[in-house]
Amino acid sequence: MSKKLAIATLLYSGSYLPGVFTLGYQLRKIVRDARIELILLVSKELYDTTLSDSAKELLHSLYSDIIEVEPLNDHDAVIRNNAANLRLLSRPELAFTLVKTRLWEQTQYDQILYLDADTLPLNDEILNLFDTMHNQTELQIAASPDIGWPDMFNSGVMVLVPNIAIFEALHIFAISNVSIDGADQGILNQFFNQNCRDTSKDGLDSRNWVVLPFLYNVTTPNDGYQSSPAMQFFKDKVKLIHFIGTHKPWKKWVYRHADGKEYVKRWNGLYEEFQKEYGLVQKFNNLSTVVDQKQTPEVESRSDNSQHNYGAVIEASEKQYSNTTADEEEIMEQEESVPEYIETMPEHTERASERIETKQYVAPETPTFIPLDFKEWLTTFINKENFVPEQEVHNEYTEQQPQTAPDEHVAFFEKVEKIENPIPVEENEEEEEIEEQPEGFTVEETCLNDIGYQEPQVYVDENNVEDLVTEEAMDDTVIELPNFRFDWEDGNYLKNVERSFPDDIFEYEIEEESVKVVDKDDEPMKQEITKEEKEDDGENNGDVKEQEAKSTKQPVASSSQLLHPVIVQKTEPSKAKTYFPKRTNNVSYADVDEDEDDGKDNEERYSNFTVPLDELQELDRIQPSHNSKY
Ligand SMILES: O=c1ccn([C@@H]2O[C@H](COP(=O)(O)OP(=O)(O)O[C@H]3O[C@H](CO)[C@@H](O)[C@H](O)[C@H]3O)[C@@H](O)[C@H]2O)c(=O)[nH]1
Ligand SMILES: [Mn+2]
Repeated sequence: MSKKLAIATLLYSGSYLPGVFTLGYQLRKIVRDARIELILLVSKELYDTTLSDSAKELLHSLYSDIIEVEPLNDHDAVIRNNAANLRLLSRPELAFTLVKTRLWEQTQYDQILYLDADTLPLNDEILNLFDTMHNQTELQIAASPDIGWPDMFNSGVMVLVPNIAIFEALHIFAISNVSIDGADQGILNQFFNQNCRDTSKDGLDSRNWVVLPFLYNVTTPNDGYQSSPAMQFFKDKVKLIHFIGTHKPWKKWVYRHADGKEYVKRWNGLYEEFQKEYGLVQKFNNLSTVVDQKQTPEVESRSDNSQHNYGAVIEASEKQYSNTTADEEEIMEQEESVPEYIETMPEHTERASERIETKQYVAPETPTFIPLDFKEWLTTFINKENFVPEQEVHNEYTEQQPQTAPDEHVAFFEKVEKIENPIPVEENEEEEEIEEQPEGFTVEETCLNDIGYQEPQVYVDENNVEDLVTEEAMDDTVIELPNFRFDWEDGNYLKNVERSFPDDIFEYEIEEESVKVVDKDDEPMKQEITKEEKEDDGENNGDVKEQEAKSTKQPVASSSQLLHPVIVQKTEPSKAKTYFPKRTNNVSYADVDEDEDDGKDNEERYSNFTVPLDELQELDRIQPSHNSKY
């Protein structure tokens, strides 16, 4: 009798939906054996209360078995046990990955290949794993070594044999042990991997880790490894890419790691393709990149699945590509006319002494594709009553906060953190910032954007920030960092912003907000103060000319506009410049009160923001290119 096989993934927060969609979409293409079920473990809470009907519908069309799972019993205790290690890892959102252990409960399947939602199988060779592991027992787990600590396995790709006794043992083990990484990877290694066990105490039993080749779980980013000659050497053999860490490909950010960029682009191509095919994108020109057909693996669709004829859908969508309208062609032409940026920065190699300058590597464009706009997200995937906008400001170099859309799990974790670790986070912040900040650059604060993702880090050359508009900006050595926000949007601004649903979904309303604009000769880049800070600031502002304006009602740019502003920098760090693009022209300051007695009218007061806009219309057409100055 043939085995019941499944490929599974996991979802317990809305922010990983793009990963689950894209993975499901790709699996549909590469898994042609309809006997292999595609299953999704989804947290019951998320499924029942947060996901919209259309999100559920999409998930059902991608996955043949959707299994709602509850958190582990004693899950609060588990989180408390692991709070310290997760804090060390700076990934509080991972506290719930222990629910992965519920894979062992799924005994309706004989064998499961589990894939994290942030993985991208490149071709059907991942299915070899079922052959390689055909004699697997429930006491074994098959996985590739983790790049961070290769004596442990990475738990993002695993082959396992479900078994209730193992599940129960694992459950007890998870409750009574502190995980090495505070989450599932630690616990699973401690349970199965003999490198992590004190065998003098628990004796050698047959629980063991079967080591799979790294090629089945090539993690990125990996400083010093991914860009190495080894990556080039093994390139054709890589079966799966795993986007580990906080920077997932669906977040809009600038990828610093040369090899990873290619796969981030490939992931985005697939995600775009998925959205088009499933009717999530109505207008072609909503997209900021065009699917690169060459980059998309050529695989047949899962046409032998009797329930869903996706082959036809895919064909139809391919036809759609070839019948592009004049408008679409124009957009494509514009995109193609942008010169490809040739990477000239030193590549990372295993040894720093071997670093070489290379001009041969053509860095692919960093995708700036924005999945769906804020409204689409709310109305399409998340029931709006469950959406709580994240209001904290985070900094990659300071505190690491959950990357997920806020949910009650994270809130719970934070509560536990506060009880267990009363040390204020700020104490550690400064130290880390001084240590990690690249020399000569100031770090702008990063914000969570409208759909709850952390914005990319923005570096600004502190020596050359005053000259905001010059012709030099138009040469082709520009980087576009998406999502740069206006100066006045940083910091506590969002605390005073209220979003209203559903009609005014794009409107922000500001109550009693103060905006501080600093004389650009002194320090023009970023200043914004809250009312509280303003009070404290009394004696301290002699060297900075402040102009404060109180506004009562201030409609500003739409949320989709806020996602687009760019920062443009010259290749040489010393020539770094910042610009605001044309589309932000719509920002209106009309309602700002002029009751401040500083003798300046609004135009003068906000000249930093308004002057560059018209002059930089061209920048809207510049495609993102890559550069790395780190
Ligand atoms: O907010 C979240 C976070 C995670 N997940 C799911 O859990 C998986 C693991 O989280 P991920 O962000 O992928 O973790 P990694 O950055 O890959 O970190 C490593 O550490 C994790 C904790 O041990 C392991 O689960 C991973 O497999 C391992 O690669 C994701 O892929 C999702 O399937 C969610 O649904 N929502
Ligand atoms: Mn992962």
